Amino acid sequence: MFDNSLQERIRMTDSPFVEVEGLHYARGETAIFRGIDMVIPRGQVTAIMGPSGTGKTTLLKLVGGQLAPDAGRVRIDGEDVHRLSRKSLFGLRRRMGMLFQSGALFSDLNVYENVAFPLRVHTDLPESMIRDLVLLKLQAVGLRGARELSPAELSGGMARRVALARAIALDPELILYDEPFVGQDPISMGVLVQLIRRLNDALGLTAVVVSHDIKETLSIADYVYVIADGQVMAHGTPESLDVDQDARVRQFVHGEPDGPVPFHYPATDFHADLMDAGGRQ
Ligand SMILES: Nc1ncnc2c1ncn2[C@@H]1O[C@H](COP(=O)(O)OP(=O)(O)OP(=O)(O)O)[C@@H](O)[C@H]1O
Repeated sequence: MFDNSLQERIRMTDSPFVEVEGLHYARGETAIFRGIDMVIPRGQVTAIMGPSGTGKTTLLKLVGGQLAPDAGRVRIDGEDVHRLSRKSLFGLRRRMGMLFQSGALFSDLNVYENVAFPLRVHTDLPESMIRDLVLLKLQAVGLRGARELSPAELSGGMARRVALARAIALDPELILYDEPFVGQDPISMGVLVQLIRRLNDALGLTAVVVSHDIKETLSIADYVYVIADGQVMAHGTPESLDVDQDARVRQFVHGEPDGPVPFHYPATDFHADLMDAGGRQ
């Protein structure tokens, strides 16, 4: 069941677009989530933050239906994602844009064709309209002039912007951004931050942003969830998290190196490990 503050949030939000309830998920013996509850309101930007390796990308994949939970539910616009038929899931995905860290571009298609791809797969639009839509999206990410380039000719940051143009090609209702700012120089970073906010304000898009770029993310988020140790550690508006006195929240939101959140992935004693050569890794 949702905790009290989440109940409050549901009341505040007329119609949540995504609801995550009692989500449990393990990879082998490792529990990634031990009961996650979240409400993503329609038309808002919700940020998901937390230490590296805590499961943020995994959570987006559970929301997008690429992974199935061990227990709990994800509902999008009222539909239980993991109980849908393949056909219905495909239909739901058409309404979602996803920008994943590993979301590589198709290497044998140029920039233009990469962005046109979802339009060709999911619609019967005439070529002239496809062209207009592709150029519009490329213009939005500042890469209209790069449309003839192949992915191999792009920098990492440019490739992410093309991937973003592709993710918004179908004007999705929900967009999941996994580290959208990685590899961006300060100018394109600023443009992307504004673009994410503008897509949301102008088109009423519901956005979920996973990012380690705390300042940029907090500047556009309406609401923030901080996850750690398989659970929601804190949630609130950027302003409320900024003044949160919890040591773990402070460490994370203010980027402090020392604090209760460990930097290291769990490991045996370092000294013992160094002494124990024995031909092992
Ligand atoms: N395909 C996989 N097989 C097995 N374990 C995986 C796989 N993908 C991720 N994991 C594990 O699941 C955990 C969560 O990974 P995930 O990528 O969701 O974290 P994250 O919070 O997005 O990390 P980061 O902030 O560093 O991108 C990690 O411990 C990782 O080692």
